[in-house]
Amino acid sequence: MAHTTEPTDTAARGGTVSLADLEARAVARGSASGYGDDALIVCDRLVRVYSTDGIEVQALQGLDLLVERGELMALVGASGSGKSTLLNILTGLDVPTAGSASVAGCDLLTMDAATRLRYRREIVGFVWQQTARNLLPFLTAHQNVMLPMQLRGGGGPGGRRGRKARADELLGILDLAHCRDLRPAQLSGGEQQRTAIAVALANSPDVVFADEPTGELDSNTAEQVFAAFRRINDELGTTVVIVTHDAAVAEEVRRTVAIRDGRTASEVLRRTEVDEHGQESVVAQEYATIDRAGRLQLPRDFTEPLGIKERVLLELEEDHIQIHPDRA
Ligand SMILES: Nc1ncnc2c1ncn2[C@@H]1O[C@H](COP(=O)(O)OP(=O)(O)OP(=O)(O)O)[C@@H](O)[C@H]1O
Repeated sequence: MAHTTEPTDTAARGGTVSLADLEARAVARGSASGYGDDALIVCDRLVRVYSTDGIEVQALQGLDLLVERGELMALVGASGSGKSTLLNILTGLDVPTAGSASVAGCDLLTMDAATRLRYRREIVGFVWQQTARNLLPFLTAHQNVMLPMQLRGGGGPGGRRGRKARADELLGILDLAHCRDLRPAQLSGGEQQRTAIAVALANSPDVVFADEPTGELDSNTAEQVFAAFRRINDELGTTVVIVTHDAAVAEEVRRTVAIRDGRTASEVLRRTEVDEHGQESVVAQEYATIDRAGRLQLPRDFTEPLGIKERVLLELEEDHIQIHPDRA
C-alpha cells in the first residue's frame, strides 16, 4: 500500500515537523470533525441557563440535533423538557448560553439585529398554537398570506401581481381557495391553522417551525393539518419541524426526536417497506441517540427490569455491542 501520510512519516523519521505538516494535520482534523456539515439545522452541545433571583435552571444541557434539508420531523417532550427553550433559540427569539446553533448557514449566536430580522422574515416561517398569534383578525386569508411578502419589501418576485399569485397558489395547495376572502373568525379551526401554514410559507422559507399546531383542534381536524404539513413537505420540499408534547405525532411524521431534561434522548424513524408480495407497510423503529461526546442514554424501560443502575458491562461483538447489568 502506498504511503500518503507524509506528516506522520516525517515525525516517525524523527525529523522536525514543518509548517506544511501542521497545516495538513489541522485540515485532516477539521474534516474529521465536520459535525452536521450538510445539515440544515445544527445544534451542537447547546446549553441555555436561566437565572432568576439567584436560582439557575438548566433548560438545555448540551443538546445535539441535526435536521437535514427536506425533512418532516417532530420534537417531542414532556412539559419542562426544554422544547420551548429550543424553539425560541431556533426561531431567533433567544440566544443560547453556550454551544452552537445554525439554521441554513445562519449562526444563531452571532447574528446582528438586521440579520436576525431578515432571518425571521425570510429563512424561517412559524405556525403557533394560537390563531391570534398567526393571523391578523381584520385581514382576509389572502391578505394575511400577502402580508409577510409586503413586509419583506424589495418588491418581491413579480411585484404586486406576483405576490397576489403566490398567495393564491399557496391557498390552493392548502385547499383553501374557498376561504380566500374570509376573515379568520369566519374560518374553522383547521382552516385557520392551514391559513397560518400558507402565511408561514409566503416568503419561501428554508424551514417552517410549528409549536403545538394542533393543540386546540379535535383529532379529525388535527389530521387535516398534519396532512397539510405533509403536502407542503412533499410538493414544495419545505423542511418542517413540529414541536409538541404529544407523542402520538410520531404517527404523522417520518422522524420524531424525543427531548428529555434538556437533551435529545431517543428517535423514532418511520419507513415504508415493501414485502416480497409488493405489500407496503410502515415500520417504526425507536433508536437511542448518542451525543457528540459518545454518551448514550439507556431508556428506563430497559434499565429498570434488569436493575441497571450505576454501571454496566460492555462487550464488543463483530456487529453489535452487548450491555450487561453489573452482577458483581
Ligand atoms: N424564562 C425562564 N426563566 C426561568 N426558567 C425558565 C424560563 N423558561 C423556561 N424555564 C425553565 O426551563 C425548563 C424548560 O422549560 P421549557 O419551557 O423550555 O420546557 P417545555 O418542554 O417547552 O415545557 P412546556 O411543554 O410546558 O412548554 C423548565 O424547567 C422551565 O421552568
